[in-house]
Amino acid sequence: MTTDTTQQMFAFDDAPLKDAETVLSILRQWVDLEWLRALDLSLVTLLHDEAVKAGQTPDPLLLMAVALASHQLGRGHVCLDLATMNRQGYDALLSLPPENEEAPEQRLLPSEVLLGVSVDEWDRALNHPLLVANGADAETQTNQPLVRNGLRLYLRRYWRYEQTIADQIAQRLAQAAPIQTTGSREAQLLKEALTRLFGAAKPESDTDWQRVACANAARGGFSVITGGPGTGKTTTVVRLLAALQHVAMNRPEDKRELVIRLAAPTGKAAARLNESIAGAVDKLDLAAFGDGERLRQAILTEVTTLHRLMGSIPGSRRFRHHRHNPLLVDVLVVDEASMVDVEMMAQVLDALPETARIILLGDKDQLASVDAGAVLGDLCQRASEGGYREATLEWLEAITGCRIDREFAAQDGSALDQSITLLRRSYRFDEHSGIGQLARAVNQAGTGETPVNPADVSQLFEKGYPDIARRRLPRDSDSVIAEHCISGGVEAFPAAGQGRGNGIESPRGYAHYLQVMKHTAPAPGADQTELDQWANAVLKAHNQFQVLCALRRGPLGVEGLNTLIAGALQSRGLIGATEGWYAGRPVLVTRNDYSVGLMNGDIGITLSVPVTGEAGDSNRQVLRVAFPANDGSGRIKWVLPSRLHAVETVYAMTVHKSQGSEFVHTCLILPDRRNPVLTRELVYTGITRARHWFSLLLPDEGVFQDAISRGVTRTSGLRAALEGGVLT
Ligand SMILES: Nc1ncnc2c1ncn2[C@@H]1O[C@H](COP(=O)(O)OP(=O)(O)OP(=O)(O)O)[C@@H](O)[C@H]1O
Repeated sequence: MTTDTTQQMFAFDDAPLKDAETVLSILRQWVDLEWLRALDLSLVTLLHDEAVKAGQTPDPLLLMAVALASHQLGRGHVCLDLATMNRQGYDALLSLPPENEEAPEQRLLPSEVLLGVSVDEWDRALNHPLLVANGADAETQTNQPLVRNGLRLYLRRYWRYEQTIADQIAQRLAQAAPIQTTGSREAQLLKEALTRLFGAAKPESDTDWQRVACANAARGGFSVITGGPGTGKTTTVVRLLAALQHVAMNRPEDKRELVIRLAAPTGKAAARLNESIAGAVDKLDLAAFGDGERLRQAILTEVTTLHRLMGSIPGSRRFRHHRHNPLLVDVLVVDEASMVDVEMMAQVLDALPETARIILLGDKDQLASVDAGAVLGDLCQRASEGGYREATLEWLEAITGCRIDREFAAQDGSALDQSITLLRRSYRFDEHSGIGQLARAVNQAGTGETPVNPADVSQLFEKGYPDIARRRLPRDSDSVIAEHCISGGVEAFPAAGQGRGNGIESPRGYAHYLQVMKHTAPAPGADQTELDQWANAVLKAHNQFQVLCALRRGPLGVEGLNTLIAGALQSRGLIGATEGWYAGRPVLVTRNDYSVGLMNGDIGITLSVPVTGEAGDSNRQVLRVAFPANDGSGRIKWVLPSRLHAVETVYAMTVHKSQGSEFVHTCLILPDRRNPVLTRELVYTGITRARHWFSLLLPDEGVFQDAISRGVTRTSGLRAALEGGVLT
């Protein structure tokens, strides 16, 4: 938007909030500036017209609040928190003007429009019995489209989701299970299971948080196990399931095996968990249990996606399972819970039988869900401190035999705090791992009790860690980016990327999978098994490297990078085309498509496969897109390109889209300018997608340091709803 255009726009007089017409005209300008969505304005207009028709003209300030609540919802905030905005300033919290835009010269900023509006005025404006229900009465007054809770304004649907989550969690936390009494048979069985799984307790050693997490999650109907990459969430959950089955199968009454279900928000995450669960169950030493093999079978569970578990109904937001048709499960484990938005979380909790147990697994420091809410982050706000009451600590110590430092104690710890365990040690990334050090430092940059200076985080790249590399991009960076993405930038790593040893190959780029595709292609006449093996090899090779970026637009966003990388691959003869469908094109599914059985986030590779025509012409080739079946079987789902309606080329993908995935070498490319999208969580999520190698390409070091200095806070009332309820 140029200043010229802006100057032609309306400038309000000294009373921008004097009447509905003035507010609506300001909102229209914000839509023209693309500050608000047309949808936000439509909602305001609709509610205004309804209220006027009923003879209850709303306060113009209420119209403004509705527009802002809808705008914030579009940005992932469950509600609009007017008290905080009034205190901290409107523009920054609304992120207006967006991204890099300059503010127009006219007085159009929310801070200017809302100048001088007091908290009391907001409070009065929200009093509109036709449009706004009061939180406390909203259960019984169901006609209003909006709900207020103090100065938090919700669109009713989102208030309902949050309320459902809070109610369901509160109800589960309030259940008093026999296991909570240390002398009970259940508690003794749990203690016995932990000893068999973890060995004899060593109270003199450091706390074994995995053991504590197992006990804590077995203690009640709701629990969270959170931790960074490689802290043993999967390992712990497998042991937890074994312990729960052992207790269930040996209870005095009702010796029944538990029905266990495991689910993740995306197909990719489910596939990854499937693999790691199968590995962890295999590794599990159950010799100390008399019925070890039966126990192993009882915990071997296939991981599914949440959508599949819940029974999605095509064309509807609803699921087959809900309160009146609950899931048939005793224990539900939800992995990658940070990706689950309020809507899905509410529906899952609502569909859970009252007596069933739910365990959320995830990394609280990762980016929040793409859609509204930050449920895991909200729940885990006190996870680092612990916040355990003395009674909890005593129970945990009695059951696990571990000693827990009283620095994690808090007499005012809420019931929620008691149900959360943070795994504090990474077994994948030790002190010699640059990825581990970098992820930890980014997490602590400019925040917490002992903040790390962002400049010191940058310094980690100079310390010779073999697995991390940084490349500063020159002004004309195309050839540098292209070379890095094709070859993997081996020379940018200390010891030229040979440093990791342990059988792990050097960092790869995109040339690798394209070479595998070419050199291992089956001969004409190959059978289905050979084709599947080939596709698996190509997909595995493709998983060796992935470029991530922060933005969609611009030369260093998804669009620019996809064009750049495709062009470079073509000019080196690695792919034959850059447009349309061609062999080697990697694609990302952007919407669940049940007709072909693909989920948002699935990645496939286009392959040219030989077909034998009716005339026996065995040289004919057709393009098919190979997707992993993601069911642990190693099968390939071959899809005709023409059947794929929501896919995009994925040489580069946003960090947001990469959640739930992992790549051997992850390359994060940052843009050349600061941007509100660039946050600590985004950089952390990007780094932690890397399994063995991480490279950072950036034109400006300042952009990196600025990003890690800034955290995201999503507005929600979940914590308040939980702590204001029965949970103190
Ligand atoms: N207590 C432990 N002692 C030794 N090794 C462990 C322990 N716990 C986990 N590991 C190993 O650390 C690695 C990571 O464990 P795991 O996959 O359970 O972690 P995670 O938190 O689920 O990882 P992710 O980041 O993939 O979610 C595995 O190789 C596992 O075998």
